[in-house]
Amino acid sequence: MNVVKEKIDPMAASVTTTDEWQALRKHAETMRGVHLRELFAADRRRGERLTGEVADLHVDYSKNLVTDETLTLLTALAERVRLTDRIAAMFAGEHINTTEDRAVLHTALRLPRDASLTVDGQDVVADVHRVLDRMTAFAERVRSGQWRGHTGERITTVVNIGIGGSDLGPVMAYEALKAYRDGGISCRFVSNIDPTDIHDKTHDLDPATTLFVVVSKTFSTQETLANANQAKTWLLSGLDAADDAAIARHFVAVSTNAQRVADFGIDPENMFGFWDWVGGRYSLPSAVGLSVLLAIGPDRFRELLAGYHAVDEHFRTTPVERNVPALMGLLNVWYTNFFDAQTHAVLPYSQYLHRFPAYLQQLTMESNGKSVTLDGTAVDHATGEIFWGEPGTNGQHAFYQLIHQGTVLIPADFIAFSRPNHDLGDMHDLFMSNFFAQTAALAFGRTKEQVEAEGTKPEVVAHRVMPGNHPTTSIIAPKLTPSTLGQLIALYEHIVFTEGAIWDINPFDQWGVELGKVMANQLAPKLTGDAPDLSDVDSSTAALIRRYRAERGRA
Ligand SMILES: O=P(O)(O)OC[C@H]1O[C@](O)(CO)[C@@H](O)[C@@H]1O
Repeated sequence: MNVVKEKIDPMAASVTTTDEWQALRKHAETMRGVHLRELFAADRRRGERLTGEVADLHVDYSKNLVTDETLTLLTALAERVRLTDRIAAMFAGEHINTTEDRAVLHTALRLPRDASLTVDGQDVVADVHRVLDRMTAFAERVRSGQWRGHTGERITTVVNIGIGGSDLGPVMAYEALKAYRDGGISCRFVSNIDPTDIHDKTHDLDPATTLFVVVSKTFSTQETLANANQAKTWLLSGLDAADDAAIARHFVAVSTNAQRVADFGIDPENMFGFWDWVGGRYSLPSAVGLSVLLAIGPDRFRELLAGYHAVDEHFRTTPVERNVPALMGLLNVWYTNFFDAQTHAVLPYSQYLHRFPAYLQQLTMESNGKSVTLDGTAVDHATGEIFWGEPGTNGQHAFYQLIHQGTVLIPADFIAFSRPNHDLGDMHDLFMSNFFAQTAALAFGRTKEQVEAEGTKPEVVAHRVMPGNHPTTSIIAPKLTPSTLGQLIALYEHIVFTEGAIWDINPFDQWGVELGKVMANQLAPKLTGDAPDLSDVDSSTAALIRRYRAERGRA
């Protein structure tokens, strides 16, 4: 028997056939008629009781459609799928990414130097810290001005070229930690193969003071290689240089593939490595975070890693009934599988977190957008929700109407910080009053009687009734810092893990993105060549290509 498989995939039949799932189904029927108003009226301490603490994060679950019984039943489901064993298998470096036969060890990226972990015969902690030390030394040289460009000028702008996990993590963290930037380095991020992206991000830069960080786990991604080639042309023509020495001063790479980096023309000396056990969407705490480290400095970057680690330890060691990421993951399962919720909103009350929902979209949807279980059987239950969101208060003036009065159930996470990064009079208090008001309005709404008592015209009463009973989870941290950012990211990583464990799917592969990449490569020559053969292309796509070619003046 395969021990790893047995440990992480103990389900003989679908999870939906277990007594625990059936008990939840039955319980959900009784919960459908219950309103949050009643739950709060019946338990005056609910708002203090149904809460959790993880590192610096205070998490309030009380405005969810749950009772103590719900949480007990969800915890029993987690035990049935042996969530704790699956967590242990991940942290130990077992090959839980079964379809790629790989360990899943992003948690090792934030282990302290004195920890120990040997995986597949390799001292992982030593490897991680060797790369971190190289990143630190490099960043210190760039930030101090010791590292100069080809013409002897100081680097002032870093352009990160990458896509997916090689972009979303760095750009999200750079934006989130803007208040911690020092050392005179600003960053830009190029991801899209749409040429407007690299044009827009470079046209006003001076090549002499620009450093490109090309980030690609595989170093074979079409978008990243096209952008990096374009950057090379831009740099060499801007510097009026033609030699590799100019490339060596203005290009560094982050990758797991040294050979491809060398083939591209970047000196492997200027490459920062990571490992196949780090998934792209989990890679920010690896060398993929280099541009963030350049902007905020090594000490702040290590604070980010320590924040992640604090939540990792909580997830690894805390029993499910007090394990915050596990409980949040179970709540998501509750809504997805027993209330048919299809989406989940993440609403940060922090302008600096404006890219956090986009980051979470890859983390959650590339991980749990799966429809077969670990053994390849089609699932008979819903999996990954659509994650989406925008910072408050902007979202309030756009889509909150639908959450308040629409017909679909949208569980939402509200994230806020007690202390602002910039204290400007009473603005933060005004801002936070919206955070507190929205979750209360969503939970309790406004009854017909209340609306009538306000003297509302009878014909408008129905329009102004607020049904309430919309579930939210509030997450409050003292302040947005590198550490609390790391904590938040790890929290969501482990929520994703928990959901994947219940659904018995593999959150660590992403085969679904491959077909489109292959087809783009097949179609590319048909856009440019002379009179291409379109007979092997479906009629819709062929007609669209003909139209495109005509508009580009091609026969
Ligand atoms: O870092 P790479 O290898 O360029 O890949 C970029 C992204 O592409 C994907 O493979 C999906 O297309 C992501 O999982 C990954 O983060």
